[in-house]
Amino acid sequence: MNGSALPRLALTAGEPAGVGPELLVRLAATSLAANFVAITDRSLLERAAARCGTTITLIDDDGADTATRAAGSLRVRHIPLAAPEVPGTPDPSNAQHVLATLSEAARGCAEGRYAAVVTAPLQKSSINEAGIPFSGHTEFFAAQSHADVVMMLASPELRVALATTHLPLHAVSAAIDAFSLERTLRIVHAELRAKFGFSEPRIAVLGLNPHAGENGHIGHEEIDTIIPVLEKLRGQGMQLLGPLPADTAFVPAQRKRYDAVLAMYHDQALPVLKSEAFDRTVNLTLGLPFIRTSVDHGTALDLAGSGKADPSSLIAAANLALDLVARSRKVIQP
Ligand SMILES: NC(=O)C1=CN([C@@H]2O[C@H](COP(=O)(O)OP(=O)(O)OC[C@H]3O[C@@H](n4cnc5c(N)ncnc54)[C@H](O)[C@@H]3O)[C@@H](O)[C@H]2O)C=CC1
Ligand SMILES: NCC(=O)COP(=O)(O)O
Repeated sequence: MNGSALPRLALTAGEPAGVGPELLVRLAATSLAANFVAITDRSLLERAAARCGTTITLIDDDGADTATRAAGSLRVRHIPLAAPEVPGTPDPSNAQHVLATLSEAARGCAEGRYAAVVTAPLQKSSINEAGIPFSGHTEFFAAQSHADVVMMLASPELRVALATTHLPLHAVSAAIDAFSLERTLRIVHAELRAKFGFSEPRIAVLGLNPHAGENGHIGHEEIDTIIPVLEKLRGQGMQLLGPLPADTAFVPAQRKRYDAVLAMYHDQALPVLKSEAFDRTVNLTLGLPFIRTSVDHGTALDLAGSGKADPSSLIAAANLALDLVARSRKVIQP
């Protein structure tokens, strides 16, 4: 790629019956300086544009670089749907199509055909109903890349990483062992440096139990697992706070003390981010060999087909991907 070429960002549309295809059209309508390549069904995008009342120029992707992109134009790597979408009603027969778009995105990033991938939301249950074990993009890309990864959601004001992702609550405690917690903290620490520019990142680690276990009176995971890992890594120079009680970790006085939070499970901290910055929060996967960002929301089946879904989180995800691509290119320049 020459220096004036726009970064080629792969976009996946996610669930065909959700808001993803419409959000891709809205993203393409911006003047963001990226060579967007939508990996999806071409006719799905045409119908999504009609639902949004927008005109879009679709160009079959030939893999070429370009120095400019007109607002409203979008390259397409066509992967056909198995069945036409019915907005609001996911069809499990399209599950293989959705997974094929993710595979192409990961493969294309690995081969250098895309600089990053930005994903729109998919319906996990529809993939499961097709008989395919699947719990999320995060786990799928990790498996495809043979990488240890960490899910992070980030707004301009708050970054939250998760020690566990899509697990039933009853399985969370057993999933947090010393080995996995140390590995997670090392990934978060390294990626806060590499992706966010914190030379000495300060990470607040939440307890698992109410009041971070209240000295062992409300649970033992803090004493048995979390505190020993924090002590070990502090001994190696990491700046780690906690374990903090999750209910008070996000009050203003505490927020001045850290650059990111490590929560023990999905719903322990994501409601904080989603309630204060639903339109500005981006989901990203730390630890992958390529850059992957995503929306913070789901398929919004209640809005699908209306053309009214807010594209802000997808636009924020594309902007973050572009920032990370620029940062990675600076690092590898001689
Ligand atoms: N990255 C991904 O692929 C994600 C996928 N999901 C999937 O989405 C499905 C539905 O999840 P829900 O919990 O219902 O959350 P949701 O985010 O789809 O919807 C929650 C509420 O937020 C609204 N909303 C969501 N996105 C919006 C947007 N762009 N503009 C305006 N309003 C918006 C919806 O209309 C609804 O009222 C789940 O079954 C899950 O599989 C959920 C989160 C992330
Ligand atoms: N709440 C975030 C979420 O469920 C997204 O998961 P993933 O599909 O990005 O792994």
